Amino acid sequence: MTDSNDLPLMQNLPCARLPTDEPIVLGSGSPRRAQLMTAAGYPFTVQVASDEAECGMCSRETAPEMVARYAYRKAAEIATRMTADKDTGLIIAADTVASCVGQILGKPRDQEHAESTLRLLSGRRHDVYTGVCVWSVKHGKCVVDVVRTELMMKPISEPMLADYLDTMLWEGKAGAFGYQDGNDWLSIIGDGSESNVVGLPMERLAELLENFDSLAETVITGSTEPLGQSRRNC
Ligand SMILES: Cc1cn([C@H]2C[C@H](O)[C@@H](COP(=O)(O)OP(=O)(O)OP(=O)(O)O)O2)c(=O)[nH]c1=O
Repeated sequence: MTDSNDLPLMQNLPCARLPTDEPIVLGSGSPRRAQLMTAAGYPFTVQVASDEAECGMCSRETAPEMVARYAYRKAAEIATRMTADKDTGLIIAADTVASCVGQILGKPRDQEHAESTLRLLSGRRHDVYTGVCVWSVKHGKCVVDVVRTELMMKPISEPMLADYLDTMLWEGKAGAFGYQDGNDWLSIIGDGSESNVVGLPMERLAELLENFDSLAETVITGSTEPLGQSRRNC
């Protein structure tokens, strides 16, 4: 098993015309998102939001609502930092979770949590949601969107589970499993986006960048929630 960027899913990714003259700032510490951005051909620098951006429980929040909110909060934190530094940039932030039988599955806390997550996913259809936020610091505007990909996980045998847990490839991955890890456990149902599963829906990102002027809304200073009219096309 590998965790490399030499996979088919890193090929032929769209690279959109940018809506502003600001440099792209990838607001994420995810190596997968950086690999996808590089593979598509975007020039960018990286700034990482603090762990506090991924907190604040909302009762009865759905998976798509949660990833939209977290993507917005990550971008907002970086925008605040850049504004204080009198810096400008077109921030791209994202958040990914899996969702299975009503449970939202984020990054596993430890090996035990990874094991229980994988036992839940074993043999089941489930969804991966990624929220993406594009935020122009210069124009004080942003757009948030969510993409859903439906997947099927093969039944995982005890030896397969033990071997995979030993690889530690589950670390830092929503749902405790990497679609890109080089085995055939997961298959996408229908024509869902592979890049969405790995952390950044490159096709939708290109659409958001191309149509930023018409989609983006003025940012409400100090708000920690995505804007009401933001697109949420799951
Ligand atoms: C479902 C799935 C997720 N992932 C990864 C993508 C994300 O890095 C991670 C989900 O965690 P996130 O909290 O979305 O992102 P992150 O903590 O890695 O980075 P940041 O908060 O700085 O943006 O899971 C895979 O690599 N493969 C997969 O198949």
